[in-house]
Order: sequence, then C-alpha cells, then structure tokens
Amino acid sequence: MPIPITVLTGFLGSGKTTLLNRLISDPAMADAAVIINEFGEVGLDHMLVEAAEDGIVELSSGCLCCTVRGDLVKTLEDFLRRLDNGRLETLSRIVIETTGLADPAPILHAIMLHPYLVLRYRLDGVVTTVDAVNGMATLDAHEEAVKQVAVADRIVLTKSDIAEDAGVAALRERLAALNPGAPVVDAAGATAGALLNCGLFDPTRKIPDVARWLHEEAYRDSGHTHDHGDGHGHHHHHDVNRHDDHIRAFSLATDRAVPATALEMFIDLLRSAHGPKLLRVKGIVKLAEDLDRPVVIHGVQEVFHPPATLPEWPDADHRTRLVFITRDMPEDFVRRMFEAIAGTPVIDTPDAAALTDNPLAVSGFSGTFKP
Ligand SMILES: Nc1nc2c(ncn2[C@@H]2O[C@H](COP(=O)(O)OP(=O)(O)OP(=O)(O)O)[C@@H](O)[C@H]2O)c(=O)[nH]1
Repeated sequence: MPIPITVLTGFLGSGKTTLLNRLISDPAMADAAVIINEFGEVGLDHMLVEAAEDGIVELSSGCLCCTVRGDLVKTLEDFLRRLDNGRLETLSRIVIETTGLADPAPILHAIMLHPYLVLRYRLDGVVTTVDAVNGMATLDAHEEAVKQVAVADRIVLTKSDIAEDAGVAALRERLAALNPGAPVVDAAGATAGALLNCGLFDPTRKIPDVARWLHEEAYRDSGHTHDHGDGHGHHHHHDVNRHDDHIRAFSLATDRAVPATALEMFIDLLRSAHGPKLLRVKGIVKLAEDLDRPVVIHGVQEVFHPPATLPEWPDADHRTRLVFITRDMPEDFVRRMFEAIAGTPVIDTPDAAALTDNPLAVSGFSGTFKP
C-alpha cells in the first residue's frame, strides 16, 4: 500500500514548525517520518542534537526526522530502502515541511514524476499555514504565498489568538475565494485528524472518497466568478488585489460521458499550452467506453498524476466533475475547451473490442486505483 505524503507549506514565520511540533505527538503520527527542508528559527521540540550518520534521527515521540537541503527524492528513496532492508519496520506516513519561500509545486512534481516513488508513495495532501496577523499583507506582497494557498487541500489559520476578529474574518473570506475547496482550520483545532488523510483514499472506509476529496460543491457555491449583472465576472468579496485577481477557482460538471481520447486530448492541451497556469486540477471522469469505472485525474501545473481507474463509482453521483484553480486562465476558456473536446463525437473510432477490453490502454492511459 503506497505511503501517504503530506506536504506542509506556508510563508516564512507562518507557524509551520509550531504546527508540526503539535502534530508529532499525535497518535496518528506514530511510525511517521518528518522531512524538513531546512531548520527555521524554532526547531522541533524533541529534536535530538546529534544527527545520525544518514541524517535520520528518532524523536522522543517515536517519529523519525531528517533535514534535507537539496535532494528530497534521494531522502524519499532512502526511507524506502530502510523499509525494504528491514532497518525500518513500518513507515505510516511522511510529512514534508517546505521552506517558507518555496513554491510547493516542484516538490509535488518530484514525487509525481518519479517512476518508482509514484508507485510507493501517494500524495495525501498539501497543508498550508496562513498567519492571521500578517496573512493579508503577505498575500498582497508575495505571489508564492498566493500559490501556496491555491494548491492547498487544507489551510491552517495560525495566530488568530492574537489577531483582530475583523481581520481574521476578511482573511477567511479571501482564502475561501482563492481556494474554495480547502477547509480552513483554526490552529487550535488543527489536529492530525483534521489535516491528514485528505487524499482520495479514506483509510477508515477502505474506499476512495471522491466527494470529500473534490469538494466540488464548494466551488459551485463560492460565487467566485459569478456574474452579478455588472457585466464583469470578477469576484466581489474583497478589494481588487493584484495577485488574487489572477487566480480563478471553478468547477465543471457534466452528465455526458467523455471518450477516453477526448479526455486525453483535453489534458494534453491544458498541459502543453497552459501548464504553468494550472495551479491545481482534480477530477473524476465518466468515460464513454467504461461507464461503470470512472477515471480520477489530478494535476499540479503541467504535471499530471497517472490517471487512476476506480473499480466502481464511489457514490451515487456519476457525473464527470472537475475542479480547477488557475492563474491567468479564465473559467470560460477552460469550459469552452472542455465542451469542444468532450462534446465532439469521435470520428476515428478505434476497434470497439479493443476499447471494451482495455479502453485506457488504447488511449495511452495507464494505472489503476491502488489504495
Ligand atoms: N500566538 C501565536 N503564535 C504562533 C502561532 N503559531 C506560531 N506562532 C509563533 O510564530 C513564530 C513563527 O512560528 P514558526 O512555527 O517558527 O513558523 P514557521 O512557518 O515554521 O517559520 P519558518 O520556518 O521561518 O518559515 C514563532 O514565534 C511561534 O511561536 C499561533 O497559533 N499563535
């Protein structure tokens, strides 16, 4: 079973290490390993001073911890080697704390693009800390901070204990507009239960929980890009801001089944022509060739996780649903492209038997859902 990875990101001083210190003592973090890009001012409370030979140390809580400066991939491979040669008995999950200035996308890419790591690990989610006192100013001044919020699966609002209520409310509204699908958790309630297991796979139910993972209704309800009769599709929650103004969060849903070739073409077009503009894409697609086994897609910028075929629909909702967070790419553009591709009958239909036997192989897709 692939080992879940949580990526913890957030701007400088926004409370990543403080949050990590709390998470480490949670029973859900037993047999977990923490990888820290670089130490900030505040170290982990239980950090041993002497680092072991290979840089991996055991914390008093039982968690393993190591710091890396460059080669994250090598560290992730090291952990697998330890597991495989028995030096490590179990590894329940990995939490990677990034440096505050980092764009988390390259870290996600490193995992998603690696042919071996992508089999042994699964990206559980991105957790982003936002400072309730300085968050507004940080989002105004730093585009990376906006990106960190846009790719998040969970947002942790820190320091609300010392922030003014009005400021916190405005910040929450801004976060919801930037990334409607990510629940915003107050630092006080930011337990392992609230932050871990945000991926597709729900370990307690042993089935993929697509509804929770996509949170598509939040995009529909956000009103982010709704037209309010003023002729502009701009969001209306807060004053115009130069970074936020580039970001759009929206969803597409259709009852229609999509031919596998059309889906592949849609993804290819998005990736090749507009990759850097796609901050995050997630979705479940009803394939024309295999109505009972939907395909899950998941992308960060130009990198898409190998599409996974679910053995069946996880719930009663059998529609194709896609959620997008984009930068400088209007909703209408994506919608029209999707309509054009998914709505066009396939002229050059491949051999029907081949499609029935293995529709994904025909279209070049591979991979099945592995919990
Ligand atoms: N009052 C209050 N202070 C907090 C909270 N979270 C973090 N802090 C304080 O904010 C400061 C920065 O917190 P860190 O956890 O070091 O932040 P970080 O994101 O790891 O910082 P870098 O590693 O420098 O990017 C520390 O002095 C913390 O004690 C919070 O929820 N409330």
